[in-house]
Amino acid sequence: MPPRCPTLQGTLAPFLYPFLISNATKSSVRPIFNCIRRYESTSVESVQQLPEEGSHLNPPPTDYSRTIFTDRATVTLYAGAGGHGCISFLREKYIAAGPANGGDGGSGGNIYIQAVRGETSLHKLARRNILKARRGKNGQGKARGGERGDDIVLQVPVGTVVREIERINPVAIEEQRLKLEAGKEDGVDASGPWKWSQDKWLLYPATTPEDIATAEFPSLPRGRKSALAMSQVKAPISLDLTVPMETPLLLAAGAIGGLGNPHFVTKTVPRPKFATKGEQGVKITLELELKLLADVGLVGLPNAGKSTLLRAMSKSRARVGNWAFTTLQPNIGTVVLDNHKGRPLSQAKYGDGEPRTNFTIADIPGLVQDAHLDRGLGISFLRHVERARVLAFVIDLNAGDAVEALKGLWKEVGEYERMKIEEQKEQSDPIVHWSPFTSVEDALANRQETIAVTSGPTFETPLAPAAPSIAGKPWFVVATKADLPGTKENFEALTAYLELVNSGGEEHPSGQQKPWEGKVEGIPISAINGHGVERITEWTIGLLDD
Ligand SMILES: Nc1nc2c(ncn2[C@@H]2O[C@H](COP(=O)(O)OP(=O)(O)OP(=O)(O)O)[C@@H](O)[C@H]2O)c(=O)[nH]1
Ligand SMILES: [Mg+2]
Repeated sequence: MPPRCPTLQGTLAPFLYPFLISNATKSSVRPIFNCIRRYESTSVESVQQLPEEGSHLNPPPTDYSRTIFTDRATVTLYAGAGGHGCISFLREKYIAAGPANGGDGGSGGNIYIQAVRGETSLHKLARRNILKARRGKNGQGKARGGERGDDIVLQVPVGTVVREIERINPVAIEEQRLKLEAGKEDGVDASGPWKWSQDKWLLYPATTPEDIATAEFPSLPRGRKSALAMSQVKAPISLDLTVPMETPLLLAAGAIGGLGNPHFVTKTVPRPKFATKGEQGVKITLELELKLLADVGLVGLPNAGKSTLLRAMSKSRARVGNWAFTTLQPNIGTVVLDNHKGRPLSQAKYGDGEPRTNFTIADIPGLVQDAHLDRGLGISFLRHVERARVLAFVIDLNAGDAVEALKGLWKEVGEYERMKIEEQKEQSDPIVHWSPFTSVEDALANRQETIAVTSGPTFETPLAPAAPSIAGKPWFVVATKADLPGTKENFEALTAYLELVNSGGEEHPSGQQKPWEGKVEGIPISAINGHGVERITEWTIGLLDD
């Protein structure tokens, strides 16, 4: 079997590029700097050992725990049905036939949704598929109302987009039916008499069929909605949950419970022997899509070493293998910011002002040339990049020209964005600029009346405040496999190119007009040895802080 990693003939020399020492003025460079000093004290002949196969950073292909990750789910939700009303009469000593005292049924459980920080995948929801809130309990004698049904809270990861596919609301359907049957706008036909309907009325156990046939029922109370229904999300549901939510949001209120028999007491019927059944709950089918909101997105060609980097930075057990497309599903790793002294390493804060204790990295499957045309694993994973706050371009220094690789990656990302903007343009309404003649002179001047149709952002001016373009995101380059011999020149060429991009001597690799204007850094690392990765952490925090 060929070795999984080429054996190292040289030393750490290519990784420890001398010019880093001169650049190492900032304290943040310390980890590599220490490493350099350690190296300088060893002999040039000393052979640097790669971690043995089986370690955390160089694991055998079988050593991985598959992250159960699902970024799409379709769920059917049933709001709880209402409990039935109760038919009951007061019974006391000396009161032979007491008044009606049946309680109302409890209302059904509600369905809420809440975006929380702890969740990273939709697999739990995708697996359950159908979720039902509990039914309200039936009312009881002595005018005791039924208990409310238990609610359901869908906890979804931050970054979930929710769309409604179907909704069946039995109360609305019933209202519609009544309207049609009555042939009247308000659905109430005063002419009566009303007959028994099995779906609506509960009868006293001793009622005989003859009683039913001859009895007259009061007109049915019109479909009642719970008061909570006023505060539920308007139909059709369309939500983009981009921030963690403190309180859950009501998607569907449970149906209201039936009425107990005291509601039907009249002069003529003092002891009604009927109560109503609870309403049926709403059924909603939702499509959930997770657009990962990782802080850092790793973008790289297949086999560049993204998963190894994720392992080096976090406790992730993403699959690593010396072949393309080892990673088939995005992996999320969490980098805990702690200097092991119980104090956070950075003063960084989340958007809501809470101190930042960690950041997340998304390792997505490798991009190949023409990925935007759905080659390789296609564009489905690029949407995760679109939402990451910072992009880290992972370039394999041992796989040909690093500058070309970087440009190639930007091209794919740029093409993806171009396609997305085109799509948005088609969906958004066009804006028409019409400049009619305003005066006779204007018309005589032989000017043309113009109608210009423009729509939304364009690729050249994509910066809509709500959705910054991919090129507008902070980014940096991680030059990995720097431990391999002969990678030094490649890294030098890459830094020279980045210098030019920073100084404006070279066009931004995205080709866009308004790219991110910060300083683009190239960080050499050897992920397999865990060298230089602290620098990535520090650099990332700096970018996230901005
Ligand atoms: N010498 C050396 N080898 C590395 C380094 N980082 C990763 N590798 C090796 O490169 C190979 C590919 O690593 P992966 O982490 O699976 O690469 P990937 O980018 O996740 O690949 P895909 O998931 O297929 O896109 C593995 O054999 C790693 O052991 C490094 O810093 N130095
Ligand atoms: Mg991988």
